Amino acid sequence: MSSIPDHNNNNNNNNKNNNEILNFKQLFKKIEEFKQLGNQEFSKYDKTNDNLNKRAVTYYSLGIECFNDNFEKLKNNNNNNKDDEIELKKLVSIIYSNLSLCFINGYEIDKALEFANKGTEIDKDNSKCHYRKSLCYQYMCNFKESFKSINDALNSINNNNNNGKVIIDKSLKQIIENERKEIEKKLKKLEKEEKESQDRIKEDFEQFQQFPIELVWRDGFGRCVLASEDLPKGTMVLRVSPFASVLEDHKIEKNCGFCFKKINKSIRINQTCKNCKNHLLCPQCSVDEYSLNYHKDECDILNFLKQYYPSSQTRDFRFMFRVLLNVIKDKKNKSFSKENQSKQWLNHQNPFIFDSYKYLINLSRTLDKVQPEQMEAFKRSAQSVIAIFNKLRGPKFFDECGVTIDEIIEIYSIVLSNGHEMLHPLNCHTYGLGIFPTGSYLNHSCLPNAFWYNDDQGMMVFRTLRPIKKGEEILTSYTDITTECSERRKHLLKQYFFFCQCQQCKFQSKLTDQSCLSCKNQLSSSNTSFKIPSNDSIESGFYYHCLKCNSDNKQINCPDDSSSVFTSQHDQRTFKKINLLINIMQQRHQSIATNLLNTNNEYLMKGMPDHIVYKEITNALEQSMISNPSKVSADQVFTNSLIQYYFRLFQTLKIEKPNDTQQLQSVKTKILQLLTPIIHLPTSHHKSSIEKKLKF
Ligand SMILES: C[S@@+](CC[C@H](N)C(=O)[O-])C[C@H]1O[C@@H](n2cnc3c(N)ncnc32)[C@H](O)[C@@H]1O
Repeated sequence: MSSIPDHNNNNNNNNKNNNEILNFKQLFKKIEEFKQLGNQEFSKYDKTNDNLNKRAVTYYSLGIECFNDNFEKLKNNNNNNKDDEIELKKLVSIIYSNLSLCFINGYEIDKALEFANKGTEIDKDNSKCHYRKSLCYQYMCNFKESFKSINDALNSINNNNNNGKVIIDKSLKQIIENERKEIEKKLKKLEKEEKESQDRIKEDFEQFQQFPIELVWRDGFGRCVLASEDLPKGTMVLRVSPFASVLEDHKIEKNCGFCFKKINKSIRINQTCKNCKNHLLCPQCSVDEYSLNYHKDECDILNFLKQYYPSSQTRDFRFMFRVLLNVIKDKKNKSFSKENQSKQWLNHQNPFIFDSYKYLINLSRTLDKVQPEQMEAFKRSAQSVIAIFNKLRGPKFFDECGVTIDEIIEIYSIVLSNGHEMLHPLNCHTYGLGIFPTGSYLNHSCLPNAFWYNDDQGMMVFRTLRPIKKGEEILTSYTDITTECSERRKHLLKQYFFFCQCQQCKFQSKLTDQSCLSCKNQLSSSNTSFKIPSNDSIESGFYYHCLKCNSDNKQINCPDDSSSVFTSQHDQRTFKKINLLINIMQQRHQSIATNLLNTNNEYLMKGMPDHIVYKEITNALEQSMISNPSKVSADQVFTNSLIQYYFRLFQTLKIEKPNDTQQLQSVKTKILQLLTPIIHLPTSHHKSSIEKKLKF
């Protein structure tokens, strides 16, 4: 057996003068140094910082580069023994695993998966790497692959133990075994969800037939809503009644507690419930049997809340009570059906989908991802809800309803991941909170083709943003689509626990992923120098010099995924130009990290301020759109990217040219012009955040 970590041995004389590495032992030592430096940076990093730990990443990457630069060369030497090679590969695999963890912590799951894959390619028995792969697949909602990887992790632990090679940390084995159980549970849950989704299509055919949509199941995405015919822009594709909904706290004294319409000031006193004094009904709802009974059911609870929580915010409490009251109704006497709903709803000109409890409980939830403290908070809230019910309705009330505390906790987690703010269609103000089970079937895209709002009956209405072809998936946005790809993905992962796999994110994240056309190595700041693009070179492609293979190359690759989006020659050329500029920006930012580490910082456009580069990008995008306006899909990608790059131009201008108010104002005007259709959408909850971003 080899003894590679032989640091005290004769290796310090390893050609100090020319730094040449002569054998695997020396290579191991060099890479181990980078690993240790990376580990030091990793342990120093503030755990609450969710940005990528660039310093650790740089050290680990230097270790990998050192391996790539020397391994093949040394392999041909006869003075290496096989065990040394194995130990070396194990070390490199550990670095890949560490890199993977850095990228998981930085919410860059695609890169994390790429590194974990490389780690298991080089050492198939690296259980941590398999474990990280499993985690990445979970974030990507690919539970089948996640299960495979967790099994690989467990097998490699057992292999290592059987071979007596490594003493595996028992707690790691325990963690992996627990994780395996969780994934198994999730797979069973998904199987059930898939079956129930197919059942619903059959059972609920009549309800769904009212809308031009089709419900299908796709692995990794779950339920997906497709267009069942060609749809013009503006078509109503779905209208869903709330399983439960409540007014915001500040609206209780002004709006109807059932239909949520604003009530004229002069008649508010007459319309207030005399018992709880915590509920208003508009003139129409106060003569509607359904809304009267609805309030009767919760009057004692609202009375209690008014007495015991007079000044606090009660929206979430009131919401949970309404949800539970409907759950109880459904469980107890099955009267919770569409025919028994409000006459105002049933007589409305537009159809709607009604969801019973079984469609609420079947929604996707994030219970497995909830932190222990949050779980404790859920439990406490569930217990107080039960205590209030028991106090007001007798100690046996809950037992008789057949709702368990675990079920309430489950309902909480469903509400947490599927609850929606309710938006006024004209002014976009939030006036309430609701849960609309079928409304939660629509998946997210950062390039959405549909949007939603709440109509005058508090229903959630979905309409198309552009013409949609038959069979195309109908997608809305869960996040601010004006931010850049990594930000959006981070937000979605933190808030909704999935790593966005939409067309726009897949496309944008590939923009900077380039390899050398000659030697196929990844281009990085240390091995590439770019040629500044001149106007001529734009026509004929771009040039860079690869220091690895010492070649001049023309034309940077187009990522595969984008080729379908960019159909014309002109689009392709623009794309290459943008690609190059983005690459340069990335090099610039990477070089900051490299600088910190006192390593070489060589790239050509170093002296050029960021705002000039962003100007180039926006110009390139704009030019392409002007000269080629007919490509609908490309146009959308361009507009979206254009907005983002104008934002970045604005931000860099603010830093680099704060006194140039004229230029700042013109960029701001441009952004607002581009955003006009988005700002005027009923879903533009981001209007105020956009205004904040554009202050100077
Ligand atoms: C509100 S649900 C949408 C409906 C979901 N398909 C279902 O069957 O419940 C959100 C979940 O859908 C999936 N999803 C939606 N949009 C996605 C996207 N852009 N990328 C990846 N997964 C997505 C994720 O699993 C996410 O947790």
